[in-house]
Amino acid sequence: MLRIGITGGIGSGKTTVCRIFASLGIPVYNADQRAKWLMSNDKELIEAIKSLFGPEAYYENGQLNRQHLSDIIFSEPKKREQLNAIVHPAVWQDGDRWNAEHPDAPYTLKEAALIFESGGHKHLNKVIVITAPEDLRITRVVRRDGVERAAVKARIAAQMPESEKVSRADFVIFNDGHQMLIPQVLQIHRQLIAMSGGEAG
Ligand SMILES: CC(C)(COP(=O)(O)OP(=O)(O)OC[C@H]1O[C@@H](n2cnc3c(N)ncnc32)[C@H](O)[C@@H]1O)[C@@H](O)C(=O)NCCC(=O)NCCS
Ligand SMILES: Nc1ncnc2c1ncn2[C@@H]1O[C@H](COP(=O)(O)OP(=O)(O)OP(=O)(O)O)[C@@H](O)[C@H]1O
Repeated sequence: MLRIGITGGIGSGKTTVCRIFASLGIPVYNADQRAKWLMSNDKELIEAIKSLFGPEAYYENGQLNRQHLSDIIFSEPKKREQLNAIVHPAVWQDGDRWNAEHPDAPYTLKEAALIFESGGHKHLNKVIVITAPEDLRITRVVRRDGVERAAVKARIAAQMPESEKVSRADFVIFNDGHQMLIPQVLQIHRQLIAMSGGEAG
């Protein structure tokens, strides 16, 4: 079974593209979602986060205070690196366990914003990068989440430049609003099925 990563900057369209792969029967692991689940449920991780960010990192009901964490990590690079250093290994371990649950899939997809930044590509056979113009990405996220443009820009500043991701990609999907996504996904799917030794439907 092949392990494929799918990445792209904030608002590039990772989740949208993964829905298409999922509709083809491909198991998809969403690292951003799983990271937040682990940060709210894994006792060791919770303790480590509290000691880094104080008890206010969690609400009284145990929920992660995402706003508090975002305010800090997207303005203090050192704190971000410290958080990444504890969260990313836990997510990769969790992803390995998840992979083992899908032995019959021709390939699995790991959706993560930070594959190259976290070194995760070393555990993957191929990486797909989704790219879209920065202004369009910002507009899409502002519309989706009702946040300020500046908040999206702060996240972009915390990520590897999109051009560098594209240059390191095995496959690139263009999500610029002009090129259609489904044909691009189908073409990559067929190639991955062929690589895995199977046949695309
Ligand atoms: C700060 C948190 C709580 C904010 O939660 P929120 O629901 O607002 O955002 P979400 O997690 O859905 O991320 C949305 C986007 O923000 C960007 N982003 C998130 N974490 C990071 C980071 N550490 N560095 C750069 N960009 C990031 C990504 O583009 C991501 O797709 C959360 O992002 C977090 O815990 N981040 C640190 C852990 C991490 O790196 N997670 C992502 C990959 S495993
Ligand atoms: N081709 C498209 N046409 C129109 N809207 C799109 C297109 N691609 C994505 N969007 C919209 O843009 C927003 C961002 O897309 P999506 O959530 O898939 O990105 P993402 O990369 O997963 O974002 P994040 O990094 O924040 O997790 C969503 O509201 C989505 O519906």
